[in-house]
Amino acid sequence: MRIAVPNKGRLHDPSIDLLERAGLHLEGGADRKLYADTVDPDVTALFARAADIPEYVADGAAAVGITGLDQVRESGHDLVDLLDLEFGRCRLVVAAPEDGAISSVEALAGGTVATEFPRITREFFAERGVDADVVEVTGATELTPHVDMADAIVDITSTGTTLRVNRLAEIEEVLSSSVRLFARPDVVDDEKVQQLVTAFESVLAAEDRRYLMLNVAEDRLDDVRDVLPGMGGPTVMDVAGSDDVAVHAVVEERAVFGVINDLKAMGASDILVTEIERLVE
Ligand SMILES: Nc1ncnc2c1ncn2[C@@H]1O[C@H](COP(=O)(O)OP(=O)(O)OP(=O)(O)O)[C@@H](O)[C@H]1O
Ligand SMILES: O=P(O)(O)OC[C@H]1O[C@H](OP(=O)(O)OP(=O)(O)O)[C@H](O)[C@@H]1O
Ligand SMILES: [Mg+2]
Repeated sequence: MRIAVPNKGRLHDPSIDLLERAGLHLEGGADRKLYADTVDPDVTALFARAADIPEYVADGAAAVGITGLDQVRESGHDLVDLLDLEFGRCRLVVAAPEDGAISSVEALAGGTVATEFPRITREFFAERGVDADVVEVTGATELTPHVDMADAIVDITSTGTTLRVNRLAEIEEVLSSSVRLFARPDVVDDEKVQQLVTAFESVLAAEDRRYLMLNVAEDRLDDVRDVLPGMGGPTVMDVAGSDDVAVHAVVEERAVFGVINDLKAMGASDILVTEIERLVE
């Protein structure tokens, strides 16, 4: 199975990182290559531009791909969104000059909109019944309203800095995007594809959990269980030559601070918190 992965730009490093953490180590690294074998003889990574990845998958060059939902939508291909990989979060928005006449989508009727996403933009305006002219650019979209090329833009925003610096105000959101694992409909049920989904899910599940270990007097075990609901309850083991028991549990990361305070109050000792690499539920 071939998996298409962004070859450069902001999505490259996190994509490689995810593959590695999922156990799909790339043989010989990913630098400046067109493809790389992985430790799994049945999985090869193929490197392409984020915007081209939906095309590679649709054409059959790869079975699955990693890229932004915005790119998948813009491609127009019928691809299945298998998993939200939870990075590359951004929004596609309609924006116009802060002090200009345009403050609604409807006000763009008869106007011009510049964008790197012509398909999504045309569909958006058609759905709203607003007849606007869509002009395709390949970068520096934020400049176009200031040089009379367009009345508004449809572009990516995340922190909002670029819009602000270019004195543009958001009018409406068109699409909320993040990076996804997606596939051609005909391969969705393939065993290898499902194994990949499980592997990625295990990395994502581990990210916001911690593994907690502690010793506590056996007669406080019920109290400890109350603060450690965990997954199917904690694992409890005898500690040789002691009245204490050792307790291991998986805890939500955001609960760790409070849980440790509760455990200390119950006389728990040797509390150890570690990261989890993968968690297959
Ligand atoms: N500011 C941002 N914050 C979060 N995600 C973003 C941002 N800009 C773009 N993205 C996501 O990253 C994807 C790739 O962005 P883009 O095509 O601009 O590539 P790049 O990483 O900037 O590299 P290059 O433009 O040099 O090819 C976008 O389709 C979008 O999903
Ligand atoms: O809301 P912000 O945090 O400012 O992010 C938005 C900017 O990020 C992207 O550009 P990028 O940095 O990828 O540069 P590029 O235009 O060269 O691709 C996007 O095209 C916006 O311009
Ligand atoms: Mg970019």
